[in-house]
Amino acid sequence: MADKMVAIMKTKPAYGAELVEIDVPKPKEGEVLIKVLATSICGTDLHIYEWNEWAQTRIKPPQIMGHEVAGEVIEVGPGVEDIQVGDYISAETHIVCGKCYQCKTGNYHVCQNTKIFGVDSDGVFAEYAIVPAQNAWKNPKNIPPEYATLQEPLGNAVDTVLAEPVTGKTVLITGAGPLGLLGITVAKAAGASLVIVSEPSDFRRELAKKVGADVVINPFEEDVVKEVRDLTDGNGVDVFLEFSGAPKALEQGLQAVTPAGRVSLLGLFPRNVSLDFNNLIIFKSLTVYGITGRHLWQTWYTVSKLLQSGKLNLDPIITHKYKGFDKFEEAFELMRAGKTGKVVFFPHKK
Ligand SMILES: NC(=O)C1=CN([C@@H]2O[C@H](COP(=O)(O)OP(=O)(O)OC[C@H]3O[C@@H](n4cnc5c(N)ncnc54)[C@H](O)[C@@H]3O)[C@@H](O)[C@H]2O)C=CC1
Ligand SMILES: CC(=O)[C@H](N)C(=O)O
Ligand SMILES: [Zn+2]
Ligand SMILES: [Zn+2]
Repeated sequence: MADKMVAIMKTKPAYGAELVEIDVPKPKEGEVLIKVLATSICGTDLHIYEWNEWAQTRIKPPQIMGHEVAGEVIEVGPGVEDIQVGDYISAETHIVCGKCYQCKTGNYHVCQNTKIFGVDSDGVFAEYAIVPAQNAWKNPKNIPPEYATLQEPLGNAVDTVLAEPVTGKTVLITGAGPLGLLGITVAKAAGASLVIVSEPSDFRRELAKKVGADVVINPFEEDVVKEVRDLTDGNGVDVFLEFSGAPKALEQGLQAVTPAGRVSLLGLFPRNVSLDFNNLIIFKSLTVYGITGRHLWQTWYTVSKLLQSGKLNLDPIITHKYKGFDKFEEAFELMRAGKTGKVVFFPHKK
């Protein structure tokens, strides 16, 4: 094995990142070293790249970026028992304490002491990477790395879509960014009867159709609420899934969902949102779920089984694949411009 590796590193507290050559790390107590087979860009990586306000308060350069991954274990550190060399793994991003009230009551996804892998520690945009063994998820060997790396965001989408069953239900998805696109394929695989997608970008509405959306709407040119009512016998959709983080989309979705319907909110809003709670939620008797991260480990089982079922349509979502990291700046700029679905790197060129 090589002793040097290439990594995308946030070297300075400023816009961008650098490709660096550094030593391959050694796994410490409770850690494993993987050969990274595939890694994908998350919106959070983009925020770190852009050095937005959140990143400025949270990230401590120099740090290797990235947290979505599929890789092969090549070394295990002391004290690691259930992961072996040769295992093919992905990683849960939330490093939980196992001791707080939420962990003790099975709600690891909202652990009070959560640290985020690749945000609060070195990540996986590298040829080799350290993963905390407690966060490793063993993959069946028949899932290709480019799909296995998507399991973490797929987990966000699964928790959003499947907070309650969608079989036979009409669904509105607002926002067809990478996560909304994953939401579309999960909703279709789970048997939603009609998936309507509201998304202003022409490129992403096209992607949404390729992934399986039944109807796409441009919210900047069409009346979302009227379109949804027309498509649902005037009733509104059974389920509203918010994947955009746009306050206007939230309001339109709450108007478009039928009374006693279900709402899942994943998108993060840039500012406080003001709403007519009485008429949009309370008198409509809506059930509203806030979604964060993934349930440990129930969501991973669901995601893995969905992948193995072959029912997810992921190929149109993976719009960009790069061998090596040489063109990482192009990848980030395309993503910033909204001209991608998921971007996947295969760090080893051979
Ligand atoms: N709750 C959680 O645990 C997590 C939340 N997120 C959040 O989920 C959201 C989706 O993530 P990505 O897909 O990566 O983000 P993205 O920013 O790539 O996608 C958002 C999409 O919403 C579209 N949009 C903008 N205004 C709209 C409107 N008025 N109506 C409908 N669509 C509109 C945009 O054109 C874009 O395609 C983001 O807000 C992100 O911060 C991401 C990861 C985890
Ligand atoms: C912080 C992240 O980017 C992550 N995808 C999450 O689900 O929390
Ligand atoms: Zn992420
Ligand atoms: Zn905890």
